[in-house]
Amino acid sequence: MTSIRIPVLAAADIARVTAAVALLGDNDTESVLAAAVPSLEEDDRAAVARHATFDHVALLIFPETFDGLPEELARHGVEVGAMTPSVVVRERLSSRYAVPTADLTVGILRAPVADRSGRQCALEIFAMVTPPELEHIAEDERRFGRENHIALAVRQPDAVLLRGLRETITAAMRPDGGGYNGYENSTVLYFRDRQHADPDFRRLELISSGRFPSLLATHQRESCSGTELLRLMTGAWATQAIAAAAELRLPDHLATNPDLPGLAAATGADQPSLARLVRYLTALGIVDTSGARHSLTDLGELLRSDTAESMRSLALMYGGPFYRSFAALTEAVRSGEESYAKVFGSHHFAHMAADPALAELFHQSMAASNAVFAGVTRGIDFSAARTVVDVAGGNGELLARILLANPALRGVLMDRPHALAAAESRLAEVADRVTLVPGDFTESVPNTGDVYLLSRVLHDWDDAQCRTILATCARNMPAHAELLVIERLLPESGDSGSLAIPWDIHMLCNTGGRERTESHYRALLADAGFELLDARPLPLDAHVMRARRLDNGAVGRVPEQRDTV
Ligand SMILES: C[S@@+](CC[C@H](N)C(=O)[O-])C[C@H]1O[C@@H](n2cnc3c(N)ncnc32)[C@H](O)[C@@H]1O
Repeated sequence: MTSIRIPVLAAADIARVTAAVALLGDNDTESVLAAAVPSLEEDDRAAVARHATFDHVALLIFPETFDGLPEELARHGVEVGAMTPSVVVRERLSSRYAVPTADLTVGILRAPVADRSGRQCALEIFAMVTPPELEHIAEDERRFGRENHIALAVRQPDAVLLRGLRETITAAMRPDGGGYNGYENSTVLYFRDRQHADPDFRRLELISSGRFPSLLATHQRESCSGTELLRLMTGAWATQAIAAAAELRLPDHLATNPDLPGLAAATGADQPSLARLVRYLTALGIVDTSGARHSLTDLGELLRSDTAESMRSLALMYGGPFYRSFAALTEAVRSGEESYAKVFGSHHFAHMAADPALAELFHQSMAASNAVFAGVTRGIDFSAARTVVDVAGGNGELLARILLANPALRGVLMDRPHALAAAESRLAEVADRVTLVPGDFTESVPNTGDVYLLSRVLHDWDDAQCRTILATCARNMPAHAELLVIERLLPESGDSGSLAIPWDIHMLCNTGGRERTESHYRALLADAGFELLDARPLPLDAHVMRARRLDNGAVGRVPEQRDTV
């Protein structure tokens, strides 16, 4: 008597298994990386390939029972080994469909399949026993293929290597969960690129033998988009915690008051509340806490008021006036006009001119980015120049540094009258070589320089105002003189890490100006009759752009420059 065989697998799943076998045979490590993370630099892809190898293609199928499943797969040319229980996929399905893990039976089967180079890889089949009441899971998962992935196995995993691989891949794909499978003693990290055009390469798995709990915890945390968004949405809390620490002079007092009672007395703060602030500052990496003792980290040191590199004034500006103008960002985006004027009643510079204490804080805060200036004095050779004119030079920090580094050089600092008052003390050391000139750069600039500086000025203004400032410079500069423009440059494309991107929004809110790309500056300079010669990198993502007048026939006295700063 012949029995009728009832297939354990739906035709749809058999077709998916066959497609997965074909995908395996069409690929190897290089092609998987090229397809899954095409945006990674070639060097980074090669580095990943040195440590991880194409291991398997995985899919989730939905048999009614495990009985007869290996035989059924064998009939379609897929010879699987023994089944091990799934931990990670089972838990993911449980939380995705709100079904208790106890009600889910998920196993892992592996079948050897050669990749396109003939190297043995595996087809990894997650099988979930699917009674009729769980059929909705099968339908949904077949449709969206959420558990499909392509996997790389890390050859000799250790925590440091794994951290590096994870960092590299997250530059191109988002973390997408993972877990530890105690049955197999393996850790898996998933990555996802939801927008990837090819569904076969939307998910990548990094599988390592061994257990890496802290790395896995980080990966899991970052996998939760909600957590990531919360962190971003509350960024202003960090701004305020740092500003509060600066206002309370907590970084100054910590040096002599490492414990809370002493610190509360010195800062005049409520001790339990201060304890909470200190805990947050510790989490932010500003304070180091060991038992009952607190000290400053390297970051925290920068918030002291008594150091040459102090950034305290910046903390007060970002947590004070700039914080208030940023609160009206929506309005600035709607109107295209800076919110600072709306919040404070007048433009940034007019407001500063009417409030000497605020102007002083602002000029101190500009000087807090001194690392940029150190790059200018280190990288630019002023030896062929006799006079440097710093147009809108603020409190004179840059000019002072240039004159101290070049004892034969003379300087002219030109700015609005209220700014010159603040500059006098900073320039005291070089007073015999400096002339302070009050003025308005839309009307005139001194005409006696060999080198002109426009440092962090153009980004305060819109294109029309920049053309006016540059035209005033071009009109007044001697033909041989060189113009140095110091600004952050927006990336011409991509590179979301550039500081110029957030600072562009800062300029939108606070001055009505903007950050620009190098080609944008090149065009503005050309409109005013300048040729951009080059742009050299400075610290803190800034650049110094060298320009000369287009009508300059003899460049004889333009100072030569050292190589990159
Ligand atoms: C962002 S600060 C830059 C200061 C300095 N160059 C630096 O890099 O630290 C801009 C400067 O432009 C000056 N400024 C604004 N309007 C001006 C004008 N019409 N003429 C001359 N200077 C002006 C301000 O007083 C301020 O010192």
